[in-house]
Amino acid sequence: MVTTAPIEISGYFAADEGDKAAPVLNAKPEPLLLDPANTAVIVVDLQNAYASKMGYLDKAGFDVSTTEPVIANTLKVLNTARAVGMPVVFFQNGWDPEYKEAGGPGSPNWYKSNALKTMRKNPELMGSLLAKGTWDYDLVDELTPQAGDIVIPKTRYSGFYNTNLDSMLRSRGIRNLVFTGIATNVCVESTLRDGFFLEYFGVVLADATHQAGPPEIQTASLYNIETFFGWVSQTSDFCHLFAEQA
Ligand SMILES: C/C(=C/NC(N)=O)C(=O)O
Repeated sequence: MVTTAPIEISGYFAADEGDKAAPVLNAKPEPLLLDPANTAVIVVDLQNAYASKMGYLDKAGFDVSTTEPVIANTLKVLNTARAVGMPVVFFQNGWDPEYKEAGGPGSPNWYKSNALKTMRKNPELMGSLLAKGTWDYDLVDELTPQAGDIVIPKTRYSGFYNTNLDSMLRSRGIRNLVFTGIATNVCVESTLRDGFFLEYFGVVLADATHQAGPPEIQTASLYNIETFFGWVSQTSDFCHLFAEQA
């Protein structure tokens, strides 16, 4: 038997369209209740490496010419989130300057990381891509974290792997994760997927993310998320939802 009543599941319920007081985000494949009290914004790897010309992705041959709106839209999302008291988490992806944290030939990361591959092909770049303390590793200037924001370093694609993200979120009662950042199909999707397995409700703001690869990869990743792992929405939907409270 199919029930139409809202299903309440510890901090989240599928929104009842009649409930006008609830902050319900316009999202695909269905609207999502986003209570600021149990929602966090996760900014994935908006570092020069991923978002700037002459950063790692650019040097490795990925197109970064259309990443600017990701930064502008993330800024809007952060202004809204901070105004309503939602925690903001910034991830920074990379390794120590000697790349010990990247793993050597015993790690699949050594073979699959395009940063490590690019540096092996161009030894003069060694120490400059995704190394802590470099411009490449730094967050883009526009997104300097503010007091109260949480900054978490990570060494693999998923923000849940070998980090304190889960305890940071659970100790704050967070159940819903709103994602922005780069790359949709790599670290955003990996983190959202791991969050799904840990019972977090993940929503990606599509126009505040960008893929690594051709444009159809963005479409494919958003399809995957919307269909199997979470929800997809837009920056304006998120910001308008909280405009009155912000
Ligand atoms: C390709 C890539 C993506 N990272 C990310 N932040 O999504 C990488 O780190 O090599």
